Amino acid sequence: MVYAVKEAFKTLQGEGRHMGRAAVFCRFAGCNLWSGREADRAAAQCRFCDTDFVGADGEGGGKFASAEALAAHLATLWGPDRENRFAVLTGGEPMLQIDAALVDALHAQGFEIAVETNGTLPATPGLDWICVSPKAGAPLVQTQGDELKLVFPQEGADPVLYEGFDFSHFLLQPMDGPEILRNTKAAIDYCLAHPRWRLSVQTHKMIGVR
Ligand SMILES: C[S@@+](CC[C@H](N)C(=O)[O-])C[C@H]1O[C@@H](n2cnc3c(N)ncnc32)[C@H](O)[C@@H]1O
Ligand SMILES: Nc1nc2[nH]cc(C(=O)O)c2c(=O)[nH]1
Ligand code: SF4
Ligand SMILES: [Mg+2]
Repeated sequence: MVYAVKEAFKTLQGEGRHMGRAAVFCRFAGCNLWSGREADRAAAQCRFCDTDFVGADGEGGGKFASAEALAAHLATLWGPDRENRFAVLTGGEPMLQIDAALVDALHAQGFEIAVETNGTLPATPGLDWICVSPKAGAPLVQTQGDELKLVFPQEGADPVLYEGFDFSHFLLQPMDGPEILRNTKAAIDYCLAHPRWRLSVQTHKMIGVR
């Protein structure tokens, strides 16, 4: 398997229940819900994406010919200390590329492995933390995991639709874009009225880290 990685970097997890934790991010190229081209956005299944995941040309990115090579690259980005190693696999849609060999290779490098997925593909067994972020109109197959982080609001993705699924944490993340202030207010109000849901703020966009 050749892995196509847009970019890879060490930073703090900015979102969700691991917010503030040091992590190496691996952003896989490509997504099944949008081509990544602006010209296609309006017709895509997912239209609010805040991320460039096209190509393998970003900092720390590239094509990796084996799971061991990619895991070694992420270990180099982390540094020599093996304590608390944490890798966040994202994209694009990482479940298009994550396989058992990569899970094993990252574990062999001492990483705890988290994934950020849209939930339309089954998660590879062995991942340590599964964050599913459902997209309105895209059939959800991964209905179990650690956190369900819903971008809010989305027409056709009422939080009530997800409350029956098997997740330990339910989070609302305000949709970034021109309506971010209005969306943040709406998410706050929803969490106040429905305390099963907690607010997830994209802190990396505020504190000057990637
Ligand atoms: C870029 S996605 C990549 C992983 C995967 N494709 C997914 O959608 O979960 C990473 C996270 O950013 C969230 N996200 C994307 N665009 C956003 C936006 N405009 N506002 C808030 N969160 C956004 C996604 O829902 C997901 O939780
Ligand atoms: N700091 C930081 N935290 C993040 N959490 C999820 C991210 C993503 O794009 O998947 C992300 C990201 O790009 N940067
Ligand atoms: S599913 Fe994730 S990566 Fe794909 S377009 Fe939507 S937010 Fe972006
Ligand atoms: Mg992001």
